[in-house]
Amino acid sequence: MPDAIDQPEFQPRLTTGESFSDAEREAVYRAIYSRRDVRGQFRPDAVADDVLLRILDAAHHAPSVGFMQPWNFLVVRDAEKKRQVAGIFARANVEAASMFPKDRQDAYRALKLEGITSAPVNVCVTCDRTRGGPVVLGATHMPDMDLFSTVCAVQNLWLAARAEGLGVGWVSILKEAEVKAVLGIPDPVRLVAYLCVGKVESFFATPELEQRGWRARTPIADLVFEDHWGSEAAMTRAGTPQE
Ligand SMILES: Cc1cc2c(cc1C)N(C[C@H](O)[C@H](O)[C@H](O)COP(=O)(O)O)c1[nH]c(=O)[nH]c(=O)c1N2
Repeated sequence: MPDAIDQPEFQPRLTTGESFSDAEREAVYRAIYSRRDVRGQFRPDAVADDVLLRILDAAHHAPSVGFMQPWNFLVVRDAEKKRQVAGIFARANVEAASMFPKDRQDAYRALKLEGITSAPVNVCVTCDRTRGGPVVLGATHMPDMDLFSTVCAVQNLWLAARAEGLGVGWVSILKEAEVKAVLGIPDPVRLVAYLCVGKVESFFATPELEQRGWRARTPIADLVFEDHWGSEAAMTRAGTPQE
């Protein structure tokens, strides 16, 4: 019997480590920097099935702990289902507004925070916490890794959608149990992301929340430490690309 660890017969399939061309590298960064959360600017036109499948397959190629692939993608086009989810948002949003300090509540209420019914398609991204069996490689001591893996899938979807010219808005002002009931999602599957997807005329150049004065982007130099929490990292002084 061959040693299971050494696997002498194992012949890996490899690709070259060839660099991206300048244009390819720029395209990757362009998708990252120009991706936006889209709430109210959706066009009603349908999203073609082949395009939708491309962005879902990009999501499915995200990394996952122990290669668990814990995600499902529930595509919601039914107007009545979307209306029900929009109702769940509306109720949660009233509660959310009241949680902010009094001087921010009016500013909060003025924000548009979802495009559930205006987007032609919604995608609910879920995490099946049982999919890898009782013990999952890489999640033995950090059990939330399946949820974090699913978020990686969401980000792949978001970036691929931007490259396809599609806007995506993540709506999380929702009671999970209520959305699960509307969509028939069983326990112990978790709702990770409720996404509104559709074509848009334009994207905000910088985050909408920043443009509306809610919160600004933190300078990268405040976020990168070197060797010790709170230290200053010399590399951040050189500056970074701007949106
Ligand atoms: C986990 C999670 C959850 C939410 C969001 C994002 C993420 C990552 N965002 C979008 C968020 O406001 C947005 O990403 C930031 O404001 C930065 O803007 P850009 O994404 O760069 O446009 C978001 N936006 C919104 O209008 N309603 C929402 O419920 C949520 N929920």
